[in-house]
Amino acid sequence: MIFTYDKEVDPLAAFTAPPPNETPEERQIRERKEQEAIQRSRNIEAELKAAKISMKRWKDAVKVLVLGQSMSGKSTTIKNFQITYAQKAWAEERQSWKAVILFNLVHTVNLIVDVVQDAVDRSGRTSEHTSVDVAGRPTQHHHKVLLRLAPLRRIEDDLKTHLGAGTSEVEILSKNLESNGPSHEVELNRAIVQEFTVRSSSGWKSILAQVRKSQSGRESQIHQALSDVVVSCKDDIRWLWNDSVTQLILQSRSLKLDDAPGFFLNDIDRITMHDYEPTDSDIVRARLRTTGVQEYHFTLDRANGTNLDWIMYDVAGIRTSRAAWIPYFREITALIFMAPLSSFNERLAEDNRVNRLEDTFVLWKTICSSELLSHVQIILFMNKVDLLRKKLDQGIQVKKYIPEYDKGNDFATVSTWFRRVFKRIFVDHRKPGSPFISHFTSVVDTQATGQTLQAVQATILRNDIANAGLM
Ligand SMILES: Nc1nc2c(ncn2[C@@H]2O[C@H](COP(=O)(O)OP(=O)(O)OP(=O)(O)O)[C@@H](O)[C@H]2O)c(=O)[nH]1
Ligand SMILES: [Mg+2]
Repeated sequence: MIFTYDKEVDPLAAFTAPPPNETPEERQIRERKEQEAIQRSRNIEAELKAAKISMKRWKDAVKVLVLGQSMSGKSTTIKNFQITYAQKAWAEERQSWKAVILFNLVHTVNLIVDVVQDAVDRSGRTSEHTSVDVAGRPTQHHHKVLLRLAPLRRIEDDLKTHLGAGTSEVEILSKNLESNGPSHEVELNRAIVQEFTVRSSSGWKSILAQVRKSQSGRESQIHQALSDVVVSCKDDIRWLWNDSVTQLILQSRSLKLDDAPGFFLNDIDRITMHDYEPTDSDIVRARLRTTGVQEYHFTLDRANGTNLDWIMYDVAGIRTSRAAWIPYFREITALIFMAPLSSFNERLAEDNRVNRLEDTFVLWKTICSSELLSHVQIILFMNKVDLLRKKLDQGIQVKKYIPEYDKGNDFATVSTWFRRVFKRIFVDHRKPGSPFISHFTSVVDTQATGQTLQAVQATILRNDIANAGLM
């Protein structure tokens, strides 16, 4: 067929012309679709424009990477940064943390239920006694309470879904409970208690945004319903937690839940109140694991009335995710390295043959000797000193876990020795003359951490200005 082109007819107009014999209803539908398409295209244009402006603006921002093994306190440090420097965003997110805190709470309860149920199963039967058993065995009352708490399993699952993620390590716990193994399993159990988590590919900011969105409308009713179930179980939860048999069972498995991340059982009355609003302390204690690399933007108000853009990168600390850190090494101004000192008697959840503090020392050496980081300022946070102090007060001996340690077991001696080891590695592997900057921290203490972060911010800026040749 020969295609003839008639100059009088605009081919595009012919192409976009309404179909012949269009009914008024069809026309209405067509026009609505056209409008929607125009709006979509405008939105895309606006987003691209905003992204371009933002890229230009954030190109010169101070960039700080926070590194360390999983559970070292990286995300918690960034939360503190937000408390100190981005109050508005912090306040907006406050309510959304409720879902995470509720999840943490329910997870702990389910863990206790599993452990007590396991003790019941192992002993073959519950004691004949109805509520108190002199031999410390679970009683029929325990059995009833466990049954009444069964709906919390579903609530935990729903909250995980609600928080937009799959779960990890939890199944391993039940496997461990099946075996009757000795001490190494107890250690592993402890690691798992610490490792409960919601995996997220998008970081807590976007999870919270999602939670916020769902706090209106039907989703909000679902969330309220979940919360109502927990409220209805409150008395049984409190009873189970305060019960001496439960405490004995937990002790026999070396499960120290009070110090585990995301522990909220002692706050149950407050948390389940209708008008509960998470406090700063609740939020920094809430546990949500990071996967991938997350970027957090802050604009700091400075005393001279100017603003300063600041980007913090939060990364996943587990071993398998560490390769993802490397691309960030080139573009950062500073690196905060988190070393959780209290982990001296723990093992890695991802490889339970490895002592967590030894893993931190190895990681620290790798960071200090990295060529890619030779231009970067490194700041060490020796974190979780509150937990270190507690463990030493309980008489846990450092030398039992760190063979080279041959000094006293008091906090001052132990912490000074740890600092010396970090410093020695730093001096041996960094450029001569590089300043060793370190802080003892407990980043769940928001007031003290606020002060540390002010000092850190000043140090980073001073170094940045010096590097730019302005000082
Ligand atoms: N007691 C105490 N708890 C802390 C401290 N720092 C962090 N935590 C808690 O430890 C848990 C883990 O902290 P996160 O900040 O989530 O750890 P992370 O390094 O981001 O871990 P990943 O995201 O898995 O890499 C949280 O429940 C925190 O509240 C501390 O100094 N003292
Ligand atoms: Mg994290």
